[in-house]
Amino acid sequence: MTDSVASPVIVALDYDNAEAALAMAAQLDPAICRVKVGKELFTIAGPDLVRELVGKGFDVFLDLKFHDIPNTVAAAVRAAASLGVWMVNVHASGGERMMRAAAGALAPLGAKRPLLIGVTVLTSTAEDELAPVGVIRPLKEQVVALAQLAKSSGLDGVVCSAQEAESLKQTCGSAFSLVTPGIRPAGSAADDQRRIVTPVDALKNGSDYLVIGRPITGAENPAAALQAIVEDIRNSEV
Ligand SMILES: O=C(O)c1cc(=O)[nH]c(=O)n1[C@@H]1O[C@H](COP(=O)(O)O)[C@@H](O)[C@H]1O
Repeated sequence: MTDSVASPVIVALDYDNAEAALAMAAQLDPAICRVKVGKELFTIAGPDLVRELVGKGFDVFLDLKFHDIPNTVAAAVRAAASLGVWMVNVHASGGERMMRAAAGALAPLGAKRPLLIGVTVLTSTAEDELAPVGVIRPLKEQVVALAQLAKSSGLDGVVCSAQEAESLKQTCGSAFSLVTPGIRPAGSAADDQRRIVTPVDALKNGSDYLVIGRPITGAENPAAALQAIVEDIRNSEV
């Protein structure tokens, strides 16, 4: 984790219009959290909104999970980088050539390049959902295999569940970033997530960044919900 933001929390701005996303961002402090723009918000609000959030001082994770032919993904991550985002992701299941092409497209940017992260197995996926899509390995093995492939293809880290973070830190090393959605404070609804972990347990397991959407954005007081999570983390001294 870099020191520029005083917590590992990335707030998912999952909204269907720019105004709602900006209203939420106005309640958040870029000194204590980062923000994520995903498919819904980007589709409706586009690059202007991303630039606006960057302009407000936020580290922005552009979560478009690119998965296409190598040439297209390389061009897409280059376009993402031109928006000034801090992190961008691709699906690791797109394979080695695709991931190498993406890493190669960002390399000329040097230290200014965004972190390039590979999605392993979505946190909404349960073990019994893999076989129907042709994956016959146990889920945990699939996550490790895709993480190792992402690492050897030149990526900076992966998206995984914090349930897999401990074994990934062992196999991929401490410098390989683990970005973990499916974070749920104790007592929160799981919603469509299947592999959930509390914020403090996720950090104990080795997560570097915690992606949190509805438990913060759906709270009556989102700033207070964020603050409570940040305090919990501080008090646990992980
Ligand atoms: O890449 C992601 O951010 C992502 C990967 C994954 O495996 N699971 C996952 O939930 N996400 C995203 O993380 C966010 C989680 O939101 P909440 O479930 O509301 O906390 C959503 O914006 C998802 O699109």
